[in-house]
Amino acid sequence: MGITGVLGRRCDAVMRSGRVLNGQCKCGRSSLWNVGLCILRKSSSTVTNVGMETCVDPTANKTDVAVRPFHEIPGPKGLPIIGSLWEYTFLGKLDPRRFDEVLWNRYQEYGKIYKEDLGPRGTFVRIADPGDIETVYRNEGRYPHRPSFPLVRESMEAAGQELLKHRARSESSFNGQGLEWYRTRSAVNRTLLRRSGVALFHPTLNEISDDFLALLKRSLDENNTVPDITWQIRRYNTEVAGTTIFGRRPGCLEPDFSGSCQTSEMIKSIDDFFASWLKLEIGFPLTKYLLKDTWNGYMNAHRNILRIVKYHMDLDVEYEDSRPSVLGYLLSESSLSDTDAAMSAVELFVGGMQSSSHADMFQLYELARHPHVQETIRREVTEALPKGEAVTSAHLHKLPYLKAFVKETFRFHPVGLLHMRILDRDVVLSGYRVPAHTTIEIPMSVLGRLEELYPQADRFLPERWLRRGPNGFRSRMFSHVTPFGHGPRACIGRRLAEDKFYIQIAKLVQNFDLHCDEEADTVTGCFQELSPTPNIRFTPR
Ligand code: HEM
Repeated sequence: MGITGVLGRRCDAVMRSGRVLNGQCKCGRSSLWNVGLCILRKSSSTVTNVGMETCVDPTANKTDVAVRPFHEIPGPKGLPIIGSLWEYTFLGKLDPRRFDEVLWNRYQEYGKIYKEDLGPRGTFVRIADPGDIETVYRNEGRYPHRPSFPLVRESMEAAGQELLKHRARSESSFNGQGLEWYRTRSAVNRTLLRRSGVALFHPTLNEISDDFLALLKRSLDENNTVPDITWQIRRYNTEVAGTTIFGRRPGCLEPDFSGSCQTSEMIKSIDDFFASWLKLEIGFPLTKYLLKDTWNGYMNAHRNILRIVKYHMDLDVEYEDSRPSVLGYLLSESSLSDTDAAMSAVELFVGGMQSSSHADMFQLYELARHPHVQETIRREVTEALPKGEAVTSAHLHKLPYLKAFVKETFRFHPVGLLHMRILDRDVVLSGYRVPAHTTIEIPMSVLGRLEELYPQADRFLPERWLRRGPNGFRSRMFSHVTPFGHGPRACIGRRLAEDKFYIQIAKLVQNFDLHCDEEADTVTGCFQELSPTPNIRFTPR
């Protein structure tokens, strides 16, 4: 199904949520098609407003369409107290390490809306209907609420108190809520979400990308594969995160890198953080007390990362003269205290490194598996920029196919499986009333596989994202593949991460032919990961 289908589905949602009265759009157009157009073009503010009003006041639905109660939403029948949590243990059939498959099977069984009671972890409503997703985002308000992680908060605050001798505020970008979240977030936005702000980091990204290519060349074995490629990619992303945030090269890509004290500590601390995070935050609420060592490891990881941030803050005398640094900008923001700036730097450092590493690995794999796609990117890059030249914003405008490749890779391999929101108002989703404060989850991996949204969904076709692509694909006016989330709470590092991908892939295809015959699968950790790591051949060009 193309755009028409999407429109039709949006209109269904409109009907269900009471935006349409007696089959007629309130703006006066009569058919569903036109109602869809009204919304898409935003030509009728009435339609949008009516939709919002209806969602805010669910009683409005009663007169028009029967709204079914929450308890009628289908879903797995769980046991008392623990819900369906047991199914994920050795007693059940579900494999939490293949959570993408669990989500797909649940979708097949229960459809586009279902609820899952996970006992002490709460009840989750999962939706895969584009109209419902739009309803959720339209109702997220000015300060969207994503569930926070209480143990991240606790350990950050404790580490902050210890190292900064100051009560560390917990309402950071990642974990905070409400007005306090907004205050920090808007300060970081000024640095990281402006195109011009991110363009300042392009020279740094070019420099590190060149060093990464040199590292790959040095590491090639006799088969042109890179032993332990995932480790090399982690070094690379730590270098990117460290340099963009602190404004100084940590040295992770140095030829004689053997894990010099601070740089290896950076990588290790982030690995420890994620390994213990999964056990602590995903487990039962009391896991912290049961897994004392894990909790101590978690605290240590936070302490180490904050210590590194503090070390750079103490060196800050010459920030103006050095390369741009996010920490430098944050420290100069009058709306943030030094503690706020330090805490934000910690979460930017942690947030960016792992997600980008997994995304890099998926991109290398898909490039290597699709020589034709790789060749098309190479042709585009060759036309846009001479080999050896630094990639600038002007070049990036000329690389639509490369960008389409990145998007298609995210459709196939969403690094973050679920996007979450908690709304402060009742909404009607797929005809069911979902009360305020319910955790609503949007499974990215399911959306990307829907044939009605992405024809030939099982084929890797970057051209589907081009405005006028071949093979009969049409421009997509609204994408459901949003790897970085959506709205004011979407990923703060999105522009930086995307530009990093574009620059590194452009340079990579100029310097290597990639090839891979092996099939790799994915596993679910904190993020989706490629596993086992496939052998990719990098033949120098
Ligand atoms: C492949 C790379 C990345 C992916 C796929 C990714 C994905 C995401 C997603 C899905 C969210 C939640 C958005 C939402 O709830 O709507 C998020 C939030 C966030 N990301 Fe990223 N991210 C990536 C890279 C980065 C980088 C490089 C940084 C830091 C420079 C970063 C920092 C953050 C922060 C701080 C948040 C919390 C924002 C908030 O709640 O206000 N991410 N990211």
